[in-house]
Amino acid sequence: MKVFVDGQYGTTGLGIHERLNKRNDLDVLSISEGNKKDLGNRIKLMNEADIVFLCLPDEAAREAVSLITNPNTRVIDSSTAFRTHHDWTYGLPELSALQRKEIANAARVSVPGCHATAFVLMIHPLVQSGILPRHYPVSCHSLTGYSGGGKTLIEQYESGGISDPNSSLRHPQHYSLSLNHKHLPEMKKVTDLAFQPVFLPTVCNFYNGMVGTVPLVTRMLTDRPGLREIHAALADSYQGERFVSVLPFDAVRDISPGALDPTACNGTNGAEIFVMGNNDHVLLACRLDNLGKGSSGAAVQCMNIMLGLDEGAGLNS
Ligand SMILES: NC(=O)C1=CN([C@@H]2O[C@H](COP(=O)(O)OP(=O)(O)OC[C@H]3O[C@@H](n4cnc5c(N)ncnc54)[C@H](OP(=O)(O)O)[C@@H]3O)[C@@H](O)[C@H]2O)C=CC1
Ligand SMILES: CC(=O)N[C@@H](CCC(=O)OP(=O)(O)O)C(=O)O
Repeated sequence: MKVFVDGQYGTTGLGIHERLNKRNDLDVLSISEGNKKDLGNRIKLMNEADIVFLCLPDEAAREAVSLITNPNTRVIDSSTAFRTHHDWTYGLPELSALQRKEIANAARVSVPGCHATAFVLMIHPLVQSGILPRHYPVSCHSLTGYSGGGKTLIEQYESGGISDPNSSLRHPQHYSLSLNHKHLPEMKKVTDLAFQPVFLPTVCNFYNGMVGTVPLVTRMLTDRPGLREIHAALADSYQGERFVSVLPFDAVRDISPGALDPTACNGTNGAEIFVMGNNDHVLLACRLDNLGKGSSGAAVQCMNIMLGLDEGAGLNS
């Protein structure tokens, strides 16, 4: 199988390359750094490949798709360009058995955004089970490492930002304060919520890792479930999943400060869900590596499914 990563020198592309290069079941096509934007070279490699990963800004991803004329080339896009497009399959296999099957057969797969992955993993099972009414006004907060902003943000942080004692980048920074983050359309569509959530991300002075949190008021949920019922709905939904786990009920009853360290899943393709709080107020949390299950790892997992290979090949759980 021939595989090509368009954008292989960027943050997500490098992460995919690193995972693919460890394997001997794939023929990984490569472009030199000097030629990375050369249209002729890219068109040739994209149309030669069985699988093309696009790790580009949205506009460049749209252009790249238009340059693929080989009907047998299948595409996995990491950008925001196609995540709610009806011709594309959302690359989150843990949504359902049907979703996994659709990914297996798809010619075009869009990898979820990192914040959206955490949000959807927490909310989708609760809407599906009826516990969370579709009209509930959901809010979400997310802490992320600065690599989520790609090369540009990494450069800002590492060219003095973090080491400069006067720089505000040494401290957590809320962003998307217009409450219009680009992941909102997929967050609403994939969960089937009636309204977009209120979503507030915060970027911090560590490289990678993230944790999203959603508070819920149980008296506003269907049949006023207790903490244990909410936990059970999530745990049932991900039973048997290799990369998504729900921490055991007893393990989160006495959660200690620091237990939600956003970097604890780094280097893995795993996402961990926590159900905390009490029977009145529940706090859901989902932790993952924005460069793992939040982008490069998720993209490789989708490729494995599309090629009928072991879903975890090249990935750490
Ligand atoms: N970083 C993350 O955690 C996540 C990123 N994503 C998404 O993945 C995509 C890639 O992001 P990321 O890796 O962070 O971005 P980077 O900025 O780190 O990398 C993008 C790469 O694409 C190259 N590039 C830009 N335009 C073109 C073009 N027209 N043709 C060929 N190459 C091009 C860039 O080169 P140059 O720098 O020279 O312009 C760079 O090497 C984005 O759409 C992003 O939103 C998704 C989930 C998480
Ligand atoms: C820190 C930071 O800026 N993070 C990015 C999210 C990265 C991601 O999920 O990628 P997509 O851009 O492909 O959606 C952001 O919030 O826009």
